[in-house]
Amino acid sequence: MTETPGSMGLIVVGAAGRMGQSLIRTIAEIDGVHLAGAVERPGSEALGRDAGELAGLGPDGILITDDALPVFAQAEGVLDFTAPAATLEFADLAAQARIVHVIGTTGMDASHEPRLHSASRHARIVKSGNMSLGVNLLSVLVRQAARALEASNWDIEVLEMHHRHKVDAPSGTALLLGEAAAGGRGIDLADHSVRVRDGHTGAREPGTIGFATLRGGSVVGEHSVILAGEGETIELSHKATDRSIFARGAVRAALWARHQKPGYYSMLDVLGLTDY
Ligand SMILES: NC(=O)C1=CN([C@@H]2O[C@H](COP(=O)(O)OP(=O)(O)OC[C@H]3O[C@@H](n4cnc5c(N)ncnc54)[C@H](OP(=O)(O)O)[C@@H]3O)[C@@H](O)[C@H]2O)C=CC1
Ligand SMILES: O=C(O)C1=N[C@H](C(=O)O)C[C@H](O)C1
Repeated sequence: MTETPGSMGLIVVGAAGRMGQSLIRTIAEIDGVHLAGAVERPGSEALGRDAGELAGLGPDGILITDDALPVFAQAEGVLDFTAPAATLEFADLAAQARIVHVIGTTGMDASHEPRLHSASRHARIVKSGNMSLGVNLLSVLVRQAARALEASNWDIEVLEMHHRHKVDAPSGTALLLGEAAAGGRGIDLADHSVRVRDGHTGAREPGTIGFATLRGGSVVGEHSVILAGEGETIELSHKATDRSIFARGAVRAALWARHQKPGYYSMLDVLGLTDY
């Protein structure tokens, strides 16, 4: 969409990446937003190229730069699907510019949280391991199922598969679903998760939440939460077949956060799913 009065100017960081290009295409399709900047890491071959052209659209006059600060100063929001170290730096810049920071980057851990919380005193951060409507609704269902089924009789396992290029495991979505299951049971995921099994592991410890990771081909993202009882199993699953579901969610989050106070929000806040 071209810039119209009141339209929200969005920056895409990691503009040459798989999600970066999907975001640029999605911004062009949605009313009320326009691409205000495109950022890549220093040394990237994409620097100086036209962002629209790189994403398979016509030229849009937005040249990809590694100089983020002046771009942040002239936009209302940044969509960030990059890497943990980069996201921490972008959080500082978004706080300085007092804009919306939508964080889709996964592979972040508890040690990164204080810096994000501190940035959220000035920025409006929306962070989620999965920006799709489907996965966030699934997380609500997982929480309810985990609450309803006793831990002593029902084991919970989270299975995920992604494309061969993915660098972090378990996926951000798998961890989000694990958190939902742990929340339903009223336990802390960090104290109950089993993220790897290899060799003579011994029998399954009751009450744990297991994770299994598959990687291969071009799979966009598939997740199942398996609740296994005596003589029956329940599977709650989601399959992503197109990255635009994440990009549309990210734009929706930015438009929502535009009207919020500085703070640290999740996609459940954006989608109105916190009360289920
Ligand atoms: N929350 C969600 O809904 C979703 C989250 N993701 C997550 O988003 C992230 C990106 O995924 P994907 O697009 O597949 O990965 P890609 O590797 O294709 O894209 C990441 C891009 O970020 C760039 N980048 C790295 N560091 C910087 C920096 N300092 N400044 C600017 N750009 C930088 C990379 O450049 P270079 O390659 O040159 O290093 C690359 O172009 C992952 O963490 C993934 O798990 C993905 C889909 C959905
Ligand atoms: O790296 C990806 O591709 C994806 N990452 C996110 C994750 O880690 O869960 C979301 C989606 O599954 C695709």
